[in-house]
Amino acid sequence: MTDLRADDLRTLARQQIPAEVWDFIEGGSGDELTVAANTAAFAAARLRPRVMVDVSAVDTGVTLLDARLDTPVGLAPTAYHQLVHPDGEVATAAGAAKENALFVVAMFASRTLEDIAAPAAGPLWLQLYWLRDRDAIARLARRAAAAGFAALVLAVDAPRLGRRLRDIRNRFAVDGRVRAVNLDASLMAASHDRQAGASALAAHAAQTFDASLTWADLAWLRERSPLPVVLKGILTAEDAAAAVAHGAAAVIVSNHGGRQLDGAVATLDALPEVVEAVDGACPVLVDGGVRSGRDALIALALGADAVLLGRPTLWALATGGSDGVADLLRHVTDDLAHDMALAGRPSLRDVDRRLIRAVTNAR
Ligand SMILES: Cc1cc2nc3c(=O)[nH]c(=O)nc-3n(C[C@H](O)[C@H](O)[C@H](O)COP(=O)(O)O)c2cc1C
Ligand SMILES: CCCCC(=O)C(=O)O
Repeated sequence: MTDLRADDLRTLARQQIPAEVWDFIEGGSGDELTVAANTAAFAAARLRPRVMVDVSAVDTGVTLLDARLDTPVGLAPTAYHQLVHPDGEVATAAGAAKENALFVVAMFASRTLEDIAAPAAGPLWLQLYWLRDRDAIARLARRAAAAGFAALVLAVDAPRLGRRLRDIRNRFAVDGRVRAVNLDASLMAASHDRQAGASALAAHAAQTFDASLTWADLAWLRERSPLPVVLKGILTAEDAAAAVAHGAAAVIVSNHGGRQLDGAVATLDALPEVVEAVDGACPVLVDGGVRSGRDALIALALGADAVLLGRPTLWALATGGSDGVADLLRHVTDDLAHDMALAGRPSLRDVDRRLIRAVTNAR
């Protein structure tokens, strides 16, 4: 298992995941232009390795919101892990803990926050959507702090759901045996209802997501929880500067894996302007199309403090449970360390923009 690359996991996972669940995971919105752009941006970057540097010891350790991690590679929030493995997020958390890696748990996790936190030695953050039912958010924010989560991650790119044509064509609804158990069943009912709309998830989001979210609302969340608030879904310098001004503890450069605005900029292409605007005021993370240690190295060179894996997490969980998740994290981290050595960068402090030959924004 250890030597499997993310692409190999994808091939294996595809063989065992039911077709409509596969489409839900794999798909993006619209023409899936942004899904393709995310990986293409990494593939286009070229590196400037240095030589005659002592790389006999390579260190991938990083500190993020006061937590010491062994790797800058973590797991992005993805909903409903029980769709691909009976133990769901409990297995994912155990895998991440084994590698002392960050796991961002989704608001629509299929296991309770308390069960997920139990085996985890690694830090957990909790992702939230801005629901009209503000009490539900406040309750989750309180429970997360009590369960030992270290941060809240507000997804700010989902006033409504992107138009995911695969789900619409499949009339996708979440299997009723898999539930977002951290929220009231009544709030989640439409997600399981094949009559709710062509995509039950889109119908559910239309009912429950609050599209009126603005910067002024952040204070409400910050007052309700002692946890730092991270914003996920930032793609521009303007919003990065606003995030810092409104007290974001970190920002995650993300286009939601190409599942929200189709045609949105590739995350790697958005990263430099966000890093420049944040100017060291808080950590910058990035997700979207990260599949290898090389991808991680490129993002770190362009100023990211950490990278998150979305779809690969589900491939690994589906094919290998908690060991699969740990193997994925170890593999990508080993690959990163290998490339750091060959690039003459023994620690993440040495990984900077000079490592990248040229970044073109037009593609
Ligand atoms: C199946 C699936 C479910 C997702 N669910 C959520 C979610 O519940 N909340 C969220 O903020 N992002 C969600 N995302 C987006 C991921 O957090 C992340 O931004 C994206 O997957 C990264 O791109 P990658 O899949 O290319 O690695 C989901 C993505 C996928 C593929
Ligand atoms: C209601 C959406 C559930 C998670 C998801 O599919 C996503 O955020 O992309």
